[in-house]
Amino acid sequence: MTQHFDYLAIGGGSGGIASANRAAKLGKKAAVIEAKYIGGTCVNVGCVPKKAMWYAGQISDALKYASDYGFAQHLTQGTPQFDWAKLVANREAYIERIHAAYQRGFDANDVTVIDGFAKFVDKNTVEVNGELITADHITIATGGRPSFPNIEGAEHGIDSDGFFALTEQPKSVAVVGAGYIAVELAGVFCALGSETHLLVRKEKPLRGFDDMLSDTLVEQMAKHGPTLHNHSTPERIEKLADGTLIVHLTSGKTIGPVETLVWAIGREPATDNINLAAAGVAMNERGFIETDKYQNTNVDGIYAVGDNTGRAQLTPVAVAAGRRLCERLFNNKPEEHLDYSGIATVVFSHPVIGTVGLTEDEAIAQYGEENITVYKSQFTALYQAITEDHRDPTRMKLICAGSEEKVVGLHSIGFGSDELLQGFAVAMKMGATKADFDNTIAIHPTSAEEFVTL
Ligand SMILES: Cc1cc2nc3c(=O)[nH]c(=O)nc-3n(C[C@H](O)[C@H](O)[C@H](O)COP(=O)(O)OP(=O)(O)OC[C@H]3O[C@@H](n4cnc5c(N)ncnc54)[C@H](O)[C@@H]3O)c2cc1C
Ligand SMILES: NC(=O)c1ccc[n+]([C@@H]2O[C@H](COP(=O)([O-])OP(=O)(O)OC[C@H]3O[C@@H](n4cnc5c(N)ncnc54)[C@H](O)[C@@H]3O)[C@@H](O)[C@H]2O)c1
Repeated sequence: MTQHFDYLAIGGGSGGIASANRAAKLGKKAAVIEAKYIGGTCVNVGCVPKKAMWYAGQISDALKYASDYGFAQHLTQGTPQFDWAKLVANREAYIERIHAAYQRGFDANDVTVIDGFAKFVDKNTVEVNGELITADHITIATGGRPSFPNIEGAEHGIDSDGFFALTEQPKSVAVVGAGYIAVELAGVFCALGSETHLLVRKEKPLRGFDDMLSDTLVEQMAKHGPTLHNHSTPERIEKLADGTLIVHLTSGKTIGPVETLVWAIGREPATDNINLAAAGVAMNERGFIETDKYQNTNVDGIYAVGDNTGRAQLTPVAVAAGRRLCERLFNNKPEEHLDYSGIATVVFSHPVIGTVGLTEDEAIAQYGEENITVYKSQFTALYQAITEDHRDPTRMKLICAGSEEKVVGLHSIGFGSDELLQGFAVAMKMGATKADFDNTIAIHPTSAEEFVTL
């Protein structure tokens, strides 16, 4: 028997879940189809387990500082015994609790969850496990998957999904890539004591971020690790008899042997095997689904949200795009849509980075050098001031445009840069100027106060 819904989300990740729940709350008969695990990338192999691993790295740093804070030596002598498997078990138990919470939400909202892989049959019909499901409105929220390189021996490496499947800590590891995932995973390995190599193709990681951020990260890597290998492109991976790996670079140099190799070279959209042609939905040459500002695809009644649209691949973006879409469709708000500008983001690197708005280069390109003012600060976060790392800088930059000095870029690297960012992002969304920042009394002693005393 064919089941029919008012609203159907293909993919039970950040975008699919949020949109189906919103549709149901607005009185629609809604369903989510999920092929693997509810919660998608973020909950299972992304933000959530990554943040748990990052916190472990933070605790490792804190243990390093413990003796400077007066804690007894036995707590800090040598490397404290770290049990990767225990951390993974606790992390996965937490994820199980999130799955249960999602189920309670679906039950409360009366959202139907269908296990299986959906393929389009026509513009209103998908097929799952041999059954047909029809819907008036279908949102494609299939997300993406890690890219794997096409070089000899690449299969000896793992991707970010494989990172989360590790139940033992490798003693040595090479991470390939220069974006969020490479920097974050290399930082975790390094902070937890693995010999860590980060291989980037160009001169530094996080190109495209403000130079102050990427340059400071490189400076800190030189001091604390991981070992950064720039201009290093893998050509071939060799597996030795003992199972360790040698990375052969195009330059002729080698890196290794290492126990584990992680590919973190980007993600591709999961749009290639869902028979989009049957529905007539168009993709671009990279497989991303193109949508207008309302998340409409080229086919009436079919929408796309989240990573498979290729824009700002972040969980809150997928969630907000999905919810706003349902508000537009089912709550009589014809203009509701997501504004993709000014989205704040944190890179959970060591040290952590918070960034929102334009980089200095972007601001110059957009407003002209003579029309921007850049305020910078460098200081030691109090947290580190009494420790052996008291020379590690926290750096901040505020970029202002025009005579009214509207704040158009805000960047921070160093302890606390993650949690301080959200409030500043609100102020910038409201159009705050440097004078508004200056008129705000500082909270002392914090790192965040630097932004209102520049
Ligand atoms: C290692 C890592 C760390 C990250 N860290 C952060 C972070 O700190 N902060 C942040 O904001 N973002 C982070 N992200 C990005 C974030 O996870 C994604 O932006 C977000 O999950 C996108 O949501 P989505 O709904 O588009 O797709 P997904 O969450 O990927 O969900 C898509 C779902 O669709 C399912 N699916 C696919 N095809 C079908 C089909 N045909 N039928 C049924 N089901 C299907 C998949 O199994 C999957 O569950 C991280 C990503 C990774 C990989
Ligand atoms: N903290 C966060 O919010 C967070 C964390 C992780 C991921 N994400 C999201 O997920 C997206 C994907 O992350 P990502 O790190 O996979 O992608 P990315 O696009 O950020 O970085 C991929 C990097 O790999 C490099 N690269 C590509 N091909 C390569 C090759 N063959 N050899 C060596 N290097 C190669 C690229 O130059 C690029 O620097 C991000 O853009 C981000 O939106 C967010």
